[in-house]
This record gives sequence, structure tokens and C-alpha cells, in this order.
Amino acid sequence: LARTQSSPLVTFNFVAKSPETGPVKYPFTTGVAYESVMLKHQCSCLNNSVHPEHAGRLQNIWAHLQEEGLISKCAHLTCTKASIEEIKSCHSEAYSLLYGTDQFNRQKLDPKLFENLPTRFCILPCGGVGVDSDTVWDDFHTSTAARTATGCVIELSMRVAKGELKNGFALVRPPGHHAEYQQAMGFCYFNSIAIAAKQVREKLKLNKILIVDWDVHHGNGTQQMFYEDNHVLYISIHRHDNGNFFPGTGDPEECGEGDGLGFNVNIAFSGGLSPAKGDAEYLAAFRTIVMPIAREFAPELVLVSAGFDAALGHPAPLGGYEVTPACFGHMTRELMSLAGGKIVLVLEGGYELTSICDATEMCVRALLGEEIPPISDQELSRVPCGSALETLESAINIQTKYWPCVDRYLR
Ligand SMILES: CN1CCC(CNC(=O)c2cccc(-c3noc(C(F)(F)F)n3)c2)(c2nc(-c3ccccc3)cs2)CC1
Ligand SMILES: [Zn+2]
Ligand SMILES: [Zn+2]
Repeated sequence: LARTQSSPLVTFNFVAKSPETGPVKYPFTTGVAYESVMLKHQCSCLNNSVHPEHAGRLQNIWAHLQEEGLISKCAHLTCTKASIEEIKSCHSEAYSLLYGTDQFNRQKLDPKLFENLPTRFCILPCGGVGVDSDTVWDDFHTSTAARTATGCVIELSMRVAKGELKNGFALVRPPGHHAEYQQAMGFCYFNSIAIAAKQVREKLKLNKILIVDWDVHHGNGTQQMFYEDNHVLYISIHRHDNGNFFPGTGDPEECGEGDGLGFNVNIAFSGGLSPAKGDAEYLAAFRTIVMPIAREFAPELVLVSAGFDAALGHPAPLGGYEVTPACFGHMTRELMSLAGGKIVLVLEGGYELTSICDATEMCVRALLGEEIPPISDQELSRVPCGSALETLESAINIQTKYWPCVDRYLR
């Protein structure tokens, strides 16, 4: 394939070498990682209204990106499963083998290995099997899907960190940011973004990686993985409601421990949905806290837990906020000013199909350097709601101890 003329506007010259002659070279553009094996992870009850984290999420997003002509402007990476060794950089060996081995190979493992793992599979109200009613398990396909999701994030992160790709979007499921060292929960098995950060640190000797998590849920797993690590700064914006919104962690006072003290930032919105938080709140959080701290940290790579369950259209139990798809594009573009533009977005949550397709489109357009529709004047001029101002003020008061740059916004 000496030349690929996808459209008069876009031509690249690249030789896609066959695998045996070494790693495939891609054009220097936005990489998109997507593999159809990730579609096969689903509950045996096949009831998508009970299980919002279903294969249709990825199918719809992939189709939408193709219809918008965006896939032809990107490099479509083919990725392999993460190895058990890579997964063990964030999870215990027993946990990695329990969820990382498919049914056929698991029979060869010594059952004693799993006896002291905290949770086991249970029968769900829907008749399926899982760790909990959201974290369903398919004995044939879930381990392959979960390892492939992690493999996609590692592959993209390595290539972006090495400068082989401009930036990237990992279109993956099951999500990862709730997965802890030995605990699957909240639809998550392996913490893909954390594993990728550890692999990039280890293999490319990067010293400073920023993880921004704008999924509406706090990334308890990711926070835990780097809580004592000052090489990985974790910044989360999430619905917290004083700990009454899943998973309950993510209090602003959680700032890290030991060497990691000051490298964990939680922007925890409360006050339920009166009113629902939207663009004004998220843009204010970015302007006053996320970007000032991120610039001062000066990361060499930016990874984003890009869940879209804070987007318009998500009913209350799934999120209930009103962030517009364009706003996700603008947040992506702001983060692209860091680390020389080395940024990888990783899909986490997000269930309302139109919203997640539009939000992903806006993020991919931003990554490609295309124009993003403006945020409405109404949102640009709206002062954040009272409870959000309290959230920002509380986070600023706490973080000025570690990041003096944020104090200029104190009233
Ligand atoms: C059956 N179950 C019961 C609880 C459930 C609400 N739970 C959640 O939303 C929930 C719970 C834990 C984790 C997450 C979550 N969302 O994204 C992520 C991710 F990891 F970032 F991807 N985690 C989400 C409900 N959903 C609805 C519902 C209502 C209307 C439309 C769709 C679902 C009612 S109760 C999810 C489905
Ligand atoms: Zn089910
Ligand atoms: Zn979520």
C-alpha cells in the first residue's frame, strides 16, 4: 500500500509492512484503537435496558465516526490483548489470572490461586452471572474483551508517547477506571488507563504523566493506583454529592499520601441535580483548577478517562448532568496545549447513544485539529451554580497548599 488516497484533501504515503517484517508504521495523525472482539462481552440475559454498558455503545460510535468521514482521516490501529505481565503492573497475579484467563485455559490453573480473592461471581437478578449487577461476566468473551481494551490503551499510549502518532482515541469497553488492585466493580475489570500509564513510565522512562478524568463517576481505581506516586498526577471532575453518588470516593480532601501528597486533585460536585451541572461549571473547573495545575505540572503525556456519562441526555441514575458534546471537544482542545500535544483519550462510561456519538465526534475533531462548534453564549456567560462555586472554592483552598498557581481565583 504505497499510497492511500482516501480523499483529495488527505493523502499520506505510508507502507503498511506485513507483521513479520516488524511493527506496522502509521501516518503521523490521530490514532483510533477499536477491535470488534470488545463487542462480545455481554450478559447472557442480553437485556440492554438492564445493562446500559452494552456493545451497541461502541458499534454506534464507530459507525458515527465513519459516517462523519473521520475514520479515514485517522490511523485505525489493530491491537492485541494486554499480557498478564502488563496487567500485573496494577492488579494482583491471582486477580489478573482470574479475569484474564478464558474459560478453556482457566481449567489449567490451580484453583487454590483464587481462594483468597475478595469477590467471586454470583447469579444476577437478570439470570446472568457477574461480580455485581453492573459488572457482568461472560465466561468465553469478557476476559478477551477486557485484555483487548487494555491492549488498545497501551498501544496508543506508547505510540503517542514515542511521537509515532500525533494523539489518540481508544474506543474501548469494558471501561476501567473503577477497577482496583483486587476488585472489579462498576462495569470495570482491568484499569486500562492506569496500566498504560505504568507501562509508558516503565518502558519509556517518562517522569510526568497527567491523567484527567471527566467521567461523571470518580475513578476510585485510578486514584488508588497512583495515590502515593508523584510521577502521575490524577485530576478528577465528578459528581460526588458528599459521597452519595457511585462510587462514593473522590472527596476533595483526598490529596495523595507520602510522595504522592499533592498529586491527587478531586473536583467533587455536590447538590444533586438542583441544578444539574453543565458547560459553565465544567469550563470554570478547567479554567480555575485543571489547566493551571496541569501547566505547572508540565506533563510529558496526557491521558484522559473520557467518560461521557456527564453529557446531556443521561437520566439521573446514570449521571444526570448536562455537559454538551461541544464542551468535551473544547476540554480536549485545552488539554492538547500540554505535553507538546501528546494526548490519548480513553472511553470510560457514557450510555445515551446520540450524546456519546456526538461527544466522541467533537473530541476526535479536536484531536485532528478541526474547528469545534462554539459553546453557547448562554453557557459561556452563565456564572456557575452556587454549589459548584462552593466546590471550586473548596478545591482551590485545599490545592493552594500544593499548587500556588490556583490561589489567584480566590474571591
Ligand atoms: C443494573 N444497573 C442498576 C443501577 C443503574 C445505575 N448505576 C449506574 O449508573 C452505575 C453504577 C456503577 C458504575 C457506573 C458507571 N458508569 O460509568 C462507569 C464507567 F466505569 F466509567 F464506565 N461506571 C454506573 C441503573 N440504571 C438505571 C437506568 C435508568 C434509565 C436508563 C438507563 C439506566 C436505573 S438504575 C445501572 C444499571
Ligand atoms: Zn443480565
Ligand atoms: Zn461513569
